[in-house]
Amino acid sequence: MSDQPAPIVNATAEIQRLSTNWQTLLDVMPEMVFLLQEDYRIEYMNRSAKACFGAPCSRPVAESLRIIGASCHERLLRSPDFFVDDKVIEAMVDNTPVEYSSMSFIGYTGEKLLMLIMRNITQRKNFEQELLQFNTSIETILEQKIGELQASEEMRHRLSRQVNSLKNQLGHYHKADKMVGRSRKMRELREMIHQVSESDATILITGESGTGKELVANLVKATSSRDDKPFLKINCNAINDSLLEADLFGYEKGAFTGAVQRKIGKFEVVNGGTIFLDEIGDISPRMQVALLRVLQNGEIIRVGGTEPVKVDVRVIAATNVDLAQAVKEKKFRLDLYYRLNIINIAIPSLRERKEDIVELVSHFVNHYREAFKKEIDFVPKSAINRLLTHSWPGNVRELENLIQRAVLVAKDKVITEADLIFDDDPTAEQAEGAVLNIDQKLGAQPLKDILAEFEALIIEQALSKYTGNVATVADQLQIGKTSLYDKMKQYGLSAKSIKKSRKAR
Ligand SMILES: Nc1ncnc2c1ncn2[C@@H]1O[C@H](COP(=O)(O)OP(=O)(O)OP(=O)(O)O)[C@@H](O)[C@H]1O
Repeated sequence: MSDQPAPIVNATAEIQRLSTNWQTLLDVMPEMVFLLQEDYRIEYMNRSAKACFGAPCSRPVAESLRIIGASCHERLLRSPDFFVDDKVIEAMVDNTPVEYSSMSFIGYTGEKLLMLIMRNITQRKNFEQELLQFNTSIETILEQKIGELQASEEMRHRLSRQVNSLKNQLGHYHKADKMVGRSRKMRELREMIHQVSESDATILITGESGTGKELVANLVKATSSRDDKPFLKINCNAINDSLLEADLFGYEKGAFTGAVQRKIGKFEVVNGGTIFLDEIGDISPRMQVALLRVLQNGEIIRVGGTEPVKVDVRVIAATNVDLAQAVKEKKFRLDLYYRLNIINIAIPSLRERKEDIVELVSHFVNHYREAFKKEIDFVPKSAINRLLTHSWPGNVRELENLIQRAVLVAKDKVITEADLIFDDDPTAEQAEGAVLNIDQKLGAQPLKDILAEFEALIIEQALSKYTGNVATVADQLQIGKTSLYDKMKQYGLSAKSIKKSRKAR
């Protein structure tokens, strides 16, 4: 055995073998490989490079590679040793986007070459471009959608402003709102009602007689959280004092003659709901004390009893009396006045809101032409002007009565000035008599309508004669109370209104 290394039998064959292996290796690589000479001319391209750029390369490709080579050379010069640039750089070779890295390479003859390992990134670039376009179009779509949303938001704001301004113009309307009138004062009144109705606070409604205090009380209750709870209306003026006390607070057995058993009063009946005390200015000092107890402590004592009973009742009171003045005159307790007057809704008189007259007239004409089956369809300007100049001391009630009479006495489809008989007019009493003029009615109206007019007149006069006492009127006319109420409803007659308008004359 020899210690000598094995002689290289065939050096040329070995170089050939290595070279072939090396070239094969380069040719199977998916990357493009270029060897550039010192003047950047292409010395070698592997199979991938040829497939991409062709061999020999076109002039523009060769030029691009020369530029790339020159830029790598800069870095090669800076590093005299073997140089591998692991940076991946993007460039364009002719029109093909590529990325490449570079390294120095020693050729067969010891010359310094530059190797470029390059990848065609056309597909990636296209994909990036598509992605960019997609993003841009998504952005455009989003911007468009955001624009549309902003526009619809602005539109919503504009509409809501319009709705608010219309609401302000019309006032707050509620289905339970039976008040006619859209004057500024009525709009403010409605706004006030809506503001205060939600709370449980006691409310004092003030206003001249006939201004619609009961309608306001109804609306307060309808717009409150107690709308679905019991609601009772008591006219404090209509019942005598001891009856009122027993009616409101109930009584114990033996409290007075006839009190054979305990009876609970309206405050207990209505527990959880609302009570409307109309004409509160007229209650006696004794009732004032009892009422103060309810408002202060939320409790009542039954007549003849000693035990207080808790009640949860919202009180709405109304008066056309100047309570502050009544307090000064010592007719009304100051402490009760304060308790009642926590929230005051003051209804303006009709002469303060004459803008409402036309609408009220049309409302009442419609109502009474239905009730009296008359075909009134016109109120001339002269008649309206006459109504506008009146001072309406009896407010809407007076206007309603006047229109009721006018509809009743009108001979034609038109209400003339002659048909307008004011309460303070001495002919008012005779006005109804005009309806009896049968000659004018013959041929103009069917019998049943003439009879209805007479019937309405008779009932109205009877109610007036017996100051609105329905039981007495029913008795006198020898009809049942229910039937009388039905007819009063049919003809739009209210015992309260008649009583008041008679008082006012
Ligand atoms: N704004 C209105 N719209 C329609 N009708 C009204 C209006 N105001 C009042 N009325 C009518 O006028 C009449 C009197 O109304 P109401 O009884 O509510 O007045 P009031 O202020 O309570 O009077 P009083 O103080 O004399 O009791 C009723 O028939 C009522 O329907």
